[in-house]
Amino acid sequence: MNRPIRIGTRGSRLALWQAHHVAACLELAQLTTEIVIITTKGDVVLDRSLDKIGAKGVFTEELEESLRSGAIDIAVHSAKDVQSTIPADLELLAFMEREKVNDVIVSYDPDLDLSRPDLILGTSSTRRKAVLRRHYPHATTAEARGNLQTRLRKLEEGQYHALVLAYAGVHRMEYDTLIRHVLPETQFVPATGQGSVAVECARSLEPELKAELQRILDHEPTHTCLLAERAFLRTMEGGCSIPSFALATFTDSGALQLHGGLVSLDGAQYLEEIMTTADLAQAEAMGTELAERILSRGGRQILDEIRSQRAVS
Ligand SMILES: NCc1[nH]cc(CCC(=O)O)c1CC(=O)O
Repeated sequence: MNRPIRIGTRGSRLALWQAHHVAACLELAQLTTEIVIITTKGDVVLDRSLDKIGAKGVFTEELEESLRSGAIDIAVHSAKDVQSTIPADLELLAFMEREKVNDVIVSYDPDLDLSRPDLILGTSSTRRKAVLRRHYPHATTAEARGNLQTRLRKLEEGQYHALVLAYAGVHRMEYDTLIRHVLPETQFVPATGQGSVAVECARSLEPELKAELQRILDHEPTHTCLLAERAFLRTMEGGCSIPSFALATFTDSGALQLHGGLVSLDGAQYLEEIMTTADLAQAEAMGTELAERILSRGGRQILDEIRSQRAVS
């Protein structure tokens, strides 16, 4: 390749960190790169929580358009923000090695008492809100949309005592000193894809280039985990507005374990399953089956309730 690889990204600091991370890996392999910043609906509409914007792919649509038009060669996303089904003319080329998957509690107050009865936690994630109702029933949650910097400013202004965020983003933005508590991933099971960076391209991208980019950027164990998690999400029919969770990990013996489930918005109903397979080719089948089990154990009813509540609000 004698022209630079054009890397499309959103303009937030976290998105730019991810794009520069991809660029650095490619440059190490002697490729040249160029970063192209693209604004998405999710960056512009900041006054409504994500489940009210409604449209799927609020952080990805404009990037996908640019892949189609050929304005960029690859698009870089937080894997968590990528829809469970992507358009047929596009493909996910690589999932990069995952960062620690946990959610964390972030605050400017080093003496923050997480058990205070009037605790206010900032988050806009339906999953976090619902799981907090279960494990932090004394806490109130308040909306915290916007990029990390915007949320931290709201925190600094005193709109909440603390924020609940993904460790990956906090760490990548170098806010580690604000972390007051790491939420255990067994209780606060992360969202599908949390902590991994996904690289998307048009199916029509030159095959040799595609293969080379994949060889450089893809982390196979992470990719396998994400196949299981994303199959789960696809079967749950949920995007980021559904309080589902799924985390795949490898056991010491090298088997793939998937912990996934669904929680009702009030946190009262909590459905979870753990499945394991030694056959990594079964990753997606396991994700699908786990979701089917959750749906048949009452998950379908929880989803229907959520949908009817949204319809009236
Ligand atoms: N939905 C926004 C989003 N997408 C990815 C991350 C964090 C980084 C990651 O999981 O890769 C965040 C912010 C957050 O959840 O705190």
